[in-house]
Parts: sequence; structure tokens; C-alpha cells
Amino acid sequence: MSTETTLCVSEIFHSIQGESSFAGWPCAFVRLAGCGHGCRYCDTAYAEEAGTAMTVEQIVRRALAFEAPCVEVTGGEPLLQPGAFELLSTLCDHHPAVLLETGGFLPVERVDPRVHAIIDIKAPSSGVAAENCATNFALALDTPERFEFKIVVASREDYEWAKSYIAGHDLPGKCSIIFGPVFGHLEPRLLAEWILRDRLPVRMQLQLHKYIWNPDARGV
Ligand SMILES: C[S@@+](CC[C@H](N)C(=O)[O-])C[C@H]1O[C@@H](n2cnc3c(N)ncnc32)[C@H](O)[C@@H]1O
Ligand SMILES: Nc1nc2[nH]cc(C(=O)O)c2c(=O)[nH]1
Ligand code: SF4
Ligand SMILES: [Mg+2]
Repeated sequence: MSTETTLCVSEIFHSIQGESSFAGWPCAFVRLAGCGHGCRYCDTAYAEEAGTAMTVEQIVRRALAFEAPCVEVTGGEPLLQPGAFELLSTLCDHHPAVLLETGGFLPVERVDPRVHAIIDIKAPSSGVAAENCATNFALALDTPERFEFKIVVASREDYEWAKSYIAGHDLPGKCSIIFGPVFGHLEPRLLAEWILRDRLPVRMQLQLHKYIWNPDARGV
């Protein structure tokens, strides 16, 4: 295991995976520090605070010690740190289910193909929808089993945008797509009813951990 590459870590914790198609599984989380993308609703602004420098080996040991059925690298924006690619590959050398949560504004082509990448597509209410990285769609359509897309929706306008956006990129029926409400901003029942009424082939998620623990708690 390489010991030289260092990353800036916000927190490493053990929780119930609250999002994605892995929701419900116990999961070890590695939250890398720093993002700067500035999504208006971001629930993890604390990841902008200075993190702790750790080597890949230290991070992997801490994450594996939880003996969880999946390990997720998130942030902040994990792909902003050059060492994230080595971290993901090293985790894959030691664990069969490594997940990446990324904000969708950076290319994922250098991510180890053993990683299951959850790519956020930012809707207009995030304020950064213009920065979604278009090259990720071709890669995902080529190897859909490695990817899933997520869109967090704050309003009816976001929902309509999301519906057109996934159709425009030919994703429905080809890639796994998840829609979820911005916590505390959109009533989950409304999103459920819109999806059902439109016969939309997407999965709906609620952030499980915010119902299990205090929604403002860190480290869950
Ligand atoms: C905090 S981000 C970190 C990883 C990466 N930067 C990204 O945006 O995917 C993890 C996930 O939390 C979601 N998220 C952030 N704030 C949220 C909120 N208030 N309600 C619902 N989901 C939220 C993001 O959309 C993203 O899917
Ligand atoms: N329990 C739990 N599940 C999560 N899935 C993705 C998360 C994230 O912040 O990226 C997250 C998180 O912060 N907590
Ligand atoms: S990209 Fe992710 S971490 Fe960065 S501001 Fe947006 S939701 Fe928060
Ligand atoms: Mg979170």
C-alpha cells in the first residue's frame, strides 16, 4: 500500500448509507475536505473547513476497520484532490464495493473502473446547473453498470428541468437514475406524485440518515 500520497480529510465515519441504490447498507464513509462549487442547498458546508492530512494507507486502514459491506468516498468534492484517484484504486484493491459520490462538474474518466460512481447532476436551484460535465454521459452510456445519476430537486421547476435533462441525454432506460428532494425544501410526497403521474422510470430516494439521526448532525 502506498504511504506517500496525502489527502485532506474532513471525517471518516461509519453509518447507514442514506443515499443511492446502496441506501440502507452499513457503510464506511471517507469525506474529503474542500469543494467550493457552492450549491445553494449544500448540507455539508463544514467540509470546506480545513481537514486533516492523512496518507492513503491511514485512510484505507481507518475505513476498512469498520468491516462494512460498502465504502464510500465523498466530500466536499472528492475528485478535486489529485490523490483521490489513488485512494479509490487502493480501496478497490482491498474491498469489493467502493462507491464514489461526486458533484458531476468534473470528468470521471480517470476513476478506477472498479468503482461504482454516483454522479450528481445539479438542477437550476443549485445555482450551478450550467457547470454539469457533459462528457460523463457518454462514458456512463458505454458502461452503465458502473454508474448511477442522481438529481436533487428543490421545486417543480427543477423537476421539469431534470425530466428534460435526462431525456435529452438519453439516460432513461439505459442508466440508473435517482431523484430526491432537497431536504426541508420540497415535500417528498409531491416529488413521489410527480414521478408516478409522469410514469418516470427513475428511483426516488430520501436521505435515510436524516430520518434516523438529527438532520444537522455530522458524522452520520
Ligand atoms: C454533500 S454532497 C458531496 C459529494 C459531491 N460534492 C456531490 O455534490 O455529489 C453529497 C450529496 O448530498 C446531496 N445534498 C447536499 N445537500 C443536500 C440537501 N440539502 N438535500 C438533499 N441532498 C443534498 C448532494 O446533492 C449530493 O448528492
Ligand atoms: N449516511 C449517509 N449517507 C450518505 N450518502 C451520501 C452521503 C454524502 O454526504 O455524500 C451521505 C452522508 O452524509 N451520510
Ligand atoms: S458539489 Fe457537493 S459538496 Fe460541493 S457544494 Fe455542491 S453538494 Fe456541496
Ligand atoms: Mg451527506
